[in-house]
Amino acid sequence: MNNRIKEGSSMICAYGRSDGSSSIMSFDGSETRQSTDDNKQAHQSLVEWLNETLPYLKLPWEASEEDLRACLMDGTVFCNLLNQLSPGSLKMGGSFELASLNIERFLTAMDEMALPRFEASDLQQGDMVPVLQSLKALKASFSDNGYDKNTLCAMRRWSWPEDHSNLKGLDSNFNDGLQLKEGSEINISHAKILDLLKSNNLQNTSTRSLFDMLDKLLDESVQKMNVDVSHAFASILRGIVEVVEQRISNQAENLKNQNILFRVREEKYRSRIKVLETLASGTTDEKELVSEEQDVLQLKKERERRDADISKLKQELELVKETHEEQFLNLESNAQIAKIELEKQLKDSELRVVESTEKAKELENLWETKSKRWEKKEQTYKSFIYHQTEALQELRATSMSLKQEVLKARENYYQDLNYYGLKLRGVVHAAKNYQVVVEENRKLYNEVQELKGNIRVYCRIRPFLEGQNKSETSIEYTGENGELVVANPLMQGKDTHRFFKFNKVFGPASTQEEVFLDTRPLIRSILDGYNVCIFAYGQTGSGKTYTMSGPSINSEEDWGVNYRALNDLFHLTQSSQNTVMYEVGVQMVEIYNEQVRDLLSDDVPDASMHCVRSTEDVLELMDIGLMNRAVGATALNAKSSRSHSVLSVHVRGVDVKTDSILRGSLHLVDLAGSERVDRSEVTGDRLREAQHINKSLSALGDVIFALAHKNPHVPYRNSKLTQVLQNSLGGQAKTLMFVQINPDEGSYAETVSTLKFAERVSGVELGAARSYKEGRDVRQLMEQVSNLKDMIAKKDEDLQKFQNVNGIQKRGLSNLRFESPSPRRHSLGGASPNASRRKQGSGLLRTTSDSARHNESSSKFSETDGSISSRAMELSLFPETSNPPEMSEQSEQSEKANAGPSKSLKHTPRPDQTRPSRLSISTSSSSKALTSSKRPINGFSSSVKPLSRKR
Ligand SMILES: Nc1ncnc2c1ncn2[C@@H]1O[C@H](COP(=O)(O)OP(=O)(O)OP(=O)(O)O)[C@@H](O)[C@H]1O
Repeated sequence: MNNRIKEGSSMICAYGRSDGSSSIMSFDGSETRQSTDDNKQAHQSLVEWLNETLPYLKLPWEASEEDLRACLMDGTVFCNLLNQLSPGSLKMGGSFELASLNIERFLTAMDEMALPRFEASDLQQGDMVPVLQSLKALKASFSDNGYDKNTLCAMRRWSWPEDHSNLKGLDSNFNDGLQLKEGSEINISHAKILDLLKSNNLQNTSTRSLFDMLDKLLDESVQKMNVDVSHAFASILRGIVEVVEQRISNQAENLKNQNILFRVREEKYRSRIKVLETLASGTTDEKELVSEEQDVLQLKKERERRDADISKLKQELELVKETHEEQFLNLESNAQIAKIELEKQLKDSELRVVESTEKAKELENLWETKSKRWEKKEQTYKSFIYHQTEALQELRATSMSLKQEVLKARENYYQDLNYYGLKLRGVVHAAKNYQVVVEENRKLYNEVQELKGNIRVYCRIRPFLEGQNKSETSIEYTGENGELVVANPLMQGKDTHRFFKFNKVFGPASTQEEVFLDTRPLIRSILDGYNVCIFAYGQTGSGKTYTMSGPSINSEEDWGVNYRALNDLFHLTQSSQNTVMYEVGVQMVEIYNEQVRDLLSDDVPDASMHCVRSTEDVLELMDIGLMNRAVGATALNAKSSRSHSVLSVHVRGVDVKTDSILRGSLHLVDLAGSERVDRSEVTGDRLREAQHINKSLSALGDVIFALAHKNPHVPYRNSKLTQVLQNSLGGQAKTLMFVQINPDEGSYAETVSTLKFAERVSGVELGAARSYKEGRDVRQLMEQVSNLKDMIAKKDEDLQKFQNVNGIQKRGLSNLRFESPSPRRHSLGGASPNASRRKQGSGLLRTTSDSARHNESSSKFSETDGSISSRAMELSLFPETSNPPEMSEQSEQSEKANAGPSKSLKHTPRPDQTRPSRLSISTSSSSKALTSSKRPINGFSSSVKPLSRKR
């Protein structure tokens, strides 16, 4: 038996390595390791194995033996290890089970598996080698043989150590027996035991396992009673007994060693105790005693001090205690108060709680009722929405159908549009024709009007002035074709509305420019040789002067008809200079209290004619004339002009080629206010002015009435005004009247009477207007006639002188009468009280002798032509002109007709009237006219004066 365990070795245990190699270690610590590296490796592989089997351990790779001890100390790791390797092999108790119990269980299991065990004391404080040895064996048994865990579990009680090299000595006879008895049932056990012996692991098998095996073998041997087997049993038994004996001896030895160790340790401890006892009972020095006494004294002092401190502290403590007690009492009382308050608050809060609960209940009820209401509402809304959605769907359907209808309609519409477009073209074409026809109609109407010679009447409505109430208007309607409806807002009924129709009605917003545009054609006809008369009629303050002159000369925009007309004339004459040479002369007179006065100069007895060559000349002249105009204040208009002003423009044109002459004249008349006397609230001079104005205006009305009825007699001589306008009203002139209207309701009566007058005027037919053009032959004849007239006049004068010389004695008294001028003969610039007053105020003052001279010349003017002074003025400018035949006839007729009421204007010949006078040229003094006519055409008469202001 080579590998048998040596006798005498204290205790031999195999430190099993994973690779199957082993190291022998004696129990007393002497090592016979094959190599330290191998041990380290074995140790590390064990640690690895532990970590692999129980990963929760997480042992460090280089865990020391002490680390392992700490880990394994409580025995749970052992139990877990076994359970992991062989599940269910150990029944674990609670987690707080005793460590010794766990270790005991593990050791029992190791015994059962016949694996080497260790002692619990080794694990606690002894050598860790046996412990590690056991774990190595466990590792080797579960990993190296490749056993299934379950199999191992099942076999663990009967598994033999594989390595039986130590028991090799036992197997010689045993092998023989075994070989002989192969195939018998008992051979299995024998083979196992043999394997165990061969694997030399009998040493590692636990003693109990060995005895169990022995029992079994004996039982089997008794049952079989085989002689051949008995030898093998004997050898096995011998081996087992040897092992057991060895173990027992080992344990006895071990016990001996332990006893020795204990004894050695006991001795050691005893010696130490002695040393300590001697140290404890050692002698003391005297010096030490003294110092100790001093120390005691110091300690006593300190104690006294501390006692004093303690008493002080006690006192302080007492004080603190007292104060604390006081504070405690205060706090207690405060606490009481607070408690009471808190109780109160508690009660309040309880009450509040009660209230709030009540409120909460109320709110709950309210909420319930509200929620019910909301639910109801929700229901209604839902039903509403349902209906709405239904309606919406219906609407969608209808909208779809509508869309289709619209598309259809659009198609139809486009078709219709094309159709109507075609039709419309035809209509447009027709409309164009219609416009042309209308235009033609208008032209024809105008032509008819012109042929008839109707007086044109334009009505102009003044805008409301500042401070006037615009709502109180009497103007009801103005039409574009000259219709006008006025109404009395203060009265109601049918008759309150009155309808009028004129050639044109200009509303309050009409501008000066617009008014003139409709007047311009008339003015242009002057250059064709027509006589034109434009006069403004209306009550005071209705805008007559505004229309005729304008509010101011400075702004061209404000210019009235006067300035615009003259401006236009100048432009026209200048543009046609190459064909016709024009001369323009201007006169300006006023008729004030039935007296005619020159407004442009005071040193000439007649109405002076002023040659003008530009608009500037005219402006200057008119400025002078306006300043000289009599202006009197009345209750109606602070600057009311109380006279009629007449601006006369005479144009003579000579055709450069034919030498034919044409003459035209324009009379622009700004009449005085047409209101009734009582309304002007005037007396004295002003009353007289008003009476004269009314008289002259009614004379104008009479003339118009006579003309309208085509009476044989027209009473031109009833007033200076009608005399002045005679040619314009009845001499085939073109006449335009501006009827000025005041829109306020207070002037309704005046407005109606003004409009009635205008209506009558518009019905007057003057006959077709005639142009005054004279050919060369006519002019020669006219000159001959003029010469003859001059000769007759001379003879008349001689005759007159002769008669005067003869009858001078007979009519001595009547001479006196001639010396005092009759009012009629001073009609032009007569020395009326007003005239002298104006002279004083405006620089037009004349001395008494001047006045007399002027009266004389004025009377001469009246004597020469009582019918119309304007014609006389015209002739004074262009003396070669003779009256047209109709006019002379008419004048004669008028003179005859005026024998009755207008006698006051009739000329009474005076002895000194034989003196030639310019004014006499127009009628009776034809000889003078003939003489004058010999003068060059471009020269004005002596009455043409330079411009001068009457200042
Ligand atoms: N179309 C108009 N636009 C603005 N203001 C106007 C118009 N017509 C007249 N007026 C103003 O009305 C007032 C009276 O006008 P205007 O003096 O012209 O009246 P009249 O009829 O000439 O008066 P009278 O008879 O007293 O001379 C003036 O202050 C004038 O500026």
